[in-house]
Amino acid sequence: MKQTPDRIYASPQEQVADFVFNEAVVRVFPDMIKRSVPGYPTIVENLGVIAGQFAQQHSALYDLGCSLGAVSQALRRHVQVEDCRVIAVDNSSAMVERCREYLHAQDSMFQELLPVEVVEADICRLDFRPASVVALNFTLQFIPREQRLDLLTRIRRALLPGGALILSEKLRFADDQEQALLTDLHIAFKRANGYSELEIAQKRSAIENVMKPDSLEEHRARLAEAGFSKVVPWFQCLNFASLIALP
Ligand SMILES: Nc1ncnc2c1ncn2[C@@H]1O[C@H](C[S@+](CC[C@H]([NH3+])C(=O)[O-])CC(=O)[O-])[C@@H](O)[C@H]1O
Ligand SMILES: O=C(O)C(=O)Cc1ccccc1
Repeated sequence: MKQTPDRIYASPQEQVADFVFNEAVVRVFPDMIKRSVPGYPTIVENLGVIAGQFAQQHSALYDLGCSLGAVSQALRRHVQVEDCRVIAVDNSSAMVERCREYLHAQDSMFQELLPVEVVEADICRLDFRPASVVALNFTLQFIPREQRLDLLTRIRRALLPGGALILSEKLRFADDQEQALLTDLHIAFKRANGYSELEIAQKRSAIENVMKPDSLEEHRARLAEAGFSKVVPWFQCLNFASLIALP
C-alpha cells in the first residue's frame, strides 16, 4: 500500500472539525494507522493466522469496517479453505473505492486467493450470511454506543458453531492511574513516530466526538449479553487490544 505521510493535523486549524473517513484520510490512511495504533501490523497479520484456525468450508469471512482492506488481504494470505468468501464492508465511499483497487492488485499478484466482495454499507444495517469468522478491527469504537449491542447480537446469530469474532479496540480504563499512564504512553508512541504536539492535540479533538472506546469489562459484559460464551484477549499493546469472542 502507498505510504503518503499523514500531515492532516500538521498546521494549526482555527476549529478542528470532527474526524471523517474522507478522501484526504484515505490518501494517508496506511501511514496514519501504523503511526497511531501500537501493534497494528502485528494484529492484522495475526488476525489472518487466527482466522485460519476458525475458517470453515461454505461460509463467509467478514471484514467489518474494512477501510483499505488490510484485514481482508491478511485473510486471503492465510486462509485456504474450500468455498469460503471474504466480505469486506465499509460505509465510506472513499475507502470502498480504494479498497477495491488494492484487492484487485492483490488478485493480480497471487493465484488461488479466496474471492472477495467489497460492499459499501452501514454494518448496523447488514444482513449477515452464515459466517465462520467476523473481524471488527478498530471499527466498533466508531459505532454509536447504543447500537453496539444490537450489532454484536446480529453477528453472534450469524456465527456458525466453531466460528469466532475477532474484536480489536482502543481501550479505556476505569482505574484513573492506569488510564493516565497508558494515555501518556500512547502519546509517547505517537511522538516517537514523528507526530508533533500540535498534530497529537488536534487529532485528539477531531476524534473525541466520533470514537468512543469502552473498557475491557464493558466489552466482556456486552459480548456476554450478545450471546458469546467465551472472551479471550490475545493481544494488548498499551491501550489497544484484540479479543477473540466465541459463540
Ligand atoms: N457504521 C459503519 N458501517 C461501516 N463501516 C463503518 C461504520 N462506521 C465506521 N466505519 C468504518 O470503520 C473504519 C474504521 S478504521 C478500521 C481499520 C481497518 N479495519 C483496518 O484494519 O485497517 C479504524 C481507525 O481508523 O481507527 C473506517 O473505514 C470507517 O469508514
Ligand atoms: O489516533 C488515535 O489517537 C487513535 O486512537 C486511533 C485512530 C487511528 C486512525 C484514525 C482514527 C483514530
